[in-house]
Amino acid sequence: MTDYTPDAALLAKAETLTEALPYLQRYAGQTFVIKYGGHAMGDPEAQRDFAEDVVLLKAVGINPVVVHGGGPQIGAMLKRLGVESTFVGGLRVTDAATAEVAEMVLAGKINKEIVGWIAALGGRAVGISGKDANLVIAEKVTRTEPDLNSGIERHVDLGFVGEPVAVDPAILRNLARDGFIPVVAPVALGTDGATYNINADTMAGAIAGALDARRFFLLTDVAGVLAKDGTLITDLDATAIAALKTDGTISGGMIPKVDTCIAAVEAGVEAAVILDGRVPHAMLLEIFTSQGAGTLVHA
Ligand SMILES: Nc1ncnc2c1ncn2[C@@H]1O[C@H](COP(=O)(O)OP(=O)(O)O)[C@@H](O)[C@H]1O
Ligand SMILES: CC(=O)N[C@@H](CCC(=O)OP(=O)(O)O)C(=O)O
Repeated sequence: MTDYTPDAALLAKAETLTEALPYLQRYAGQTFVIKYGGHAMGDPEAQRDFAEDVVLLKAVGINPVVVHGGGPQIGAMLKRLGVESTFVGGLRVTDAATAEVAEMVLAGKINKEIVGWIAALGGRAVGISGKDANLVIAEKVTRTEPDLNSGIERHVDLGFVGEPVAVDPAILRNLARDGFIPVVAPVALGTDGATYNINADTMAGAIAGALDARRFFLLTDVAGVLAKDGTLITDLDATAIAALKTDGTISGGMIPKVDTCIAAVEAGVEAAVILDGRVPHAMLLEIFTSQGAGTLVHA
């Protein structure tokens, strides 16, 4: 006989674990694509929390694939180097010098930092970019904008800004199968052999679609998609998103996010969720509790 009686706090911990049980059963063996935005990468504590969530997902049998951004970090490096940078429709105009800096910062600095945080917590991450094993093939993005004076749509040359036109996810499946956590930088080769800078949301959505991911998370610096009065919109589909874009509720950096969510769910991803990556363990709470967080985009 034992006279051991766990106290209430300890019992609450057991309850937390048992509450997670149905989710653990549901998601074992499934692929989750996580887009980690440059704005969501906060202080070392926040970075540790993020890496802890990713390592935990892997430990319970989920296959996380991390696709990261780094817009603010590219901006800071360009500033240090005295290179001007401008955006058109949320995309960085990328000349040859900017493409070189973007690849250095994304595939060099940030990619290896994330690999390091995961390694520090006992995970085995492999950092690659879209170039590796032909993961992503890009094509130059074309954009038009209304002329400020005449209002006539004119072509804008964004330089080496690409969008994925083909994704071969074999390398990601192989890495996941062998126990590794892939960490992907949004840079890829074009069909012309040039290096292209790709918006990280767009890159992540294309990868989530190609992997038929069960879940696609976009971690950013807002609670999700907000209405004009600042309240969180918890549920969206393509029709609702089109209306919010037309009336200007969704603008700037939120546009590529919702567009890529729609593309991903149309490609077979079950659900995409935009949530605040600065909230400690936001992703874990979303996955393993009945409490939804952020904005869920579904087909
Ligand atoms: N309706 C909206 N709801 C929430 N954020 C919006 C909305 N419209 C525009 N935004 C802007 O989009 C930003 C998120 O995009 P971005 O800065 O590109 O993030 P990240 O670096 O994480 O990719 C928000 O911080 C906000 O300024
Ligand atoms: C073409 C383009 O705009 N590329 C982005 C790539 C990084 C990115 O998207 O990072 P976030 O997710 O942190 O914004 C850029 O140069 O900033």
